[in-house]
Amino acid sequence: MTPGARVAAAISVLDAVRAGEAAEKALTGWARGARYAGSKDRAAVRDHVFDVLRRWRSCAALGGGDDGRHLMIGAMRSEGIDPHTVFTGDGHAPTALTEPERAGGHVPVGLDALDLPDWLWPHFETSLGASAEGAAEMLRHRAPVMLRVNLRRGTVADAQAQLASEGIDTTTADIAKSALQAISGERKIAGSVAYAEGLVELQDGSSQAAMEALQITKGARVLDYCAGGGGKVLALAARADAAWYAHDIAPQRMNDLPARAKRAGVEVTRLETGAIARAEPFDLVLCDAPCSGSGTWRRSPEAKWRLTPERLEDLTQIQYEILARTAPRVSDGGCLAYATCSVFKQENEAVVARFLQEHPSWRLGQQRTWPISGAGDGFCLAQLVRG
Ligand SMILES: C[S@@+](CC[C@H](N)C(=O)[O-])C[C@H]1O[C@@H](n2cnc3c(N)ncnc32)[C@H](O)[C@@H]1O
Repeated sequence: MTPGARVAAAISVLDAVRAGEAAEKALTGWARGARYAGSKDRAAVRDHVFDVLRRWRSCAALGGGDDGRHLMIGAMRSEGIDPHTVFTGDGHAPTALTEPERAGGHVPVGLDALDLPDWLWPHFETSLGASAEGAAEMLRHRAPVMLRVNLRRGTVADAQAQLASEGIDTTTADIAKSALQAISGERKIAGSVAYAEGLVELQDGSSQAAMEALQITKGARVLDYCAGGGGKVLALAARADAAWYAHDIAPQRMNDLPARAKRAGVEVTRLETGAIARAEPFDLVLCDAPCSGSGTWRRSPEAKWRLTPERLEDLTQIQYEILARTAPRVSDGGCLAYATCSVFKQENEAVVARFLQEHPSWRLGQQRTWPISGAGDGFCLAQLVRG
């Protein structure tokens, strides 16, 4: 596909997203109808769409409108490309710019420039103070591709050498002992031997750092209560020999966990909700709770625009209930770890404060937050203990 044809495809996908379709679904729908598109074309169209999703408001301002066509005009301008060179009407490229389109658009200011919905700015300011603008700016750009080295399978140096032999260059990242940042060959990772043999996993740096911050004693019983795909329990299991359990309210989310655990050389027992009582107590219960994901909106930018005040409020209630429900599963002297990938105090400190207020036999051990950075997403970890 020509650059213009890729932009035309991105325009159609963005129009579908604007009409309410999920971006992934819209991309899949486009790809199904575009058998001529190769993997590089699909990746390029996806990049266009996700770049705009991160910078919807500023692209709309620069392009002079917020339909797919104007958004892509704005996206071109934001990258210093004259849209006139791509919107040619040749072949499958979008039709040439009209005179109003040539003259339209303006430099974004305020929340257009920060690419945030109006209602969210107070949450950024209250939660992040002087760092709020910097965090919003980080969310406008692509996330780093971070790998976790499975130290059961080899050293960080072993992993770097293996990856390099497969055309994937990496650099170590201070954020966590096991962290590597891919600097080239990112698209080869999922098909690499290093990945297939469990030497590396894709995992954000802050998540790795947070899991490294949790103490695990040999033989401990550990429950990952909101396990999803199991990334957190696998990070923990790489560090110590313990009895690992995983649970999720939507058990199908854990479908890939057995294969991932096998690759990693660990055993994780999946538990249905009704089976938890028979396996308790646990020395550590990790609640990597559902959240707004505001610390990860570089990766899932659509969520930035789809979140509503009502949903945010609902999430804080769910988060509190998860803590209240899991606290009795923790052994005396054990730890209840509450984690979110949100930067909002409302989902972090406020939920912990409510839990402590309503559960006076518990206290806050440690709490740490990781900012949205060059090596990691925004993340928060609170360790709650009895007494
Ligand atoms: C942030 S994700 C977990 C990500 C996962 N720990 C990982 O590292 O890939 C939150 C998970 O919590 C699950 N969840 C939502 N509500 C829950 C509840 N009430 N009890 C248990 N799990 C819940 C969701 O299905 C989702 O998989």
